[in-house]
Amino acid sequence: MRLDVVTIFPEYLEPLNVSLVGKARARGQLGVHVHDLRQWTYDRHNTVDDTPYGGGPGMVMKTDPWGDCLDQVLADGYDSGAHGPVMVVPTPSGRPFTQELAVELAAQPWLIFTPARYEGIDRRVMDEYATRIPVHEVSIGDYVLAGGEAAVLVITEAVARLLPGVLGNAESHRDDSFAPGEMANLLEGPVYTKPPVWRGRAIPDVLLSGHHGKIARWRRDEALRRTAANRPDLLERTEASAFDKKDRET
Ligand SMILES: N#Cc1c(-c2ccc3ccn(Cc4ccc(CN5CCOCC5)cc4)c3c2)n[nH]c1N
Repeated sequence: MRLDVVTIFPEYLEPLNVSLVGKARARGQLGVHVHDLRQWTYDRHNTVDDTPYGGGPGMVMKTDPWGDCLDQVLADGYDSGAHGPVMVVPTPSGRPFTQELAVELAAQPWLIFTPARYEGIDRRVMDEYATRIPVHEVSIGDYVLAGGEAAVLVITEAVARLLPGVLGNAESHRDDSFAPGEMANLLEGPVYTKPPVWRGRAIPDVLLSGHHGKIARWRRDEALRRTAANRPDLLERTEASAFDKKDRET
């Protein structure tokens, strides 16, 4: 997979050099190319923004730097087979970023991220590129950030961990919260490791029982409890709600 990121804060993407994503890059499983948008400005102040038409607060990012940069990124190309690139535009008004969308994006060979600042990018930029490639406007949550770079870090990590061979234990994302399958739409339950007792706190006996069926049942029950407490909305999405209601009645 190849990722291109266009930003006025290239240093914000330094975390993509470490940990899981950094290792995937070092192993050649992921290529990450960060582009400083100001390299596509030609005035002495490297201007990337201007006042909004129609008035209103803040500034809007100008068309030309984005257009010149994105044309270059596309022209430099990448042999992504039958699939061309997909553009991912972080924005508070975007489609919610979910594990389902992470799985969709992880299937793409080439993603181009366009994290903006100020009040966003002139709409004509997304309209222009939507005539050439898929453009997904995505939000990582119902809160307001000052720009899209943090969203790129979040989306990249969620996508990279799904790439084959990136997670050490291929089983790890089988039990992900929100992943399809038996634990779909359930939050993870508690996890424990040695020592068996810490500051007088022992671990649940079932986890030492060696009885895999009981352990699996206990983990699902704990996941249901945590989900009911923290995300009751998820229980409406899964047959677990029927189980849970029965369980709560007993
Ligand atoms: N992903 C994600 C995000 C972002 C995000 C992502 C990208 C950018 C680029 C600029 N900002 C700042 C910003 C703040 C407020 C507003 C709304 N205003 C628009 C103009 O009319 C008035 C209202 C827009 C832009 C961004 C924020 N925030 N939260 C998420 N989950």
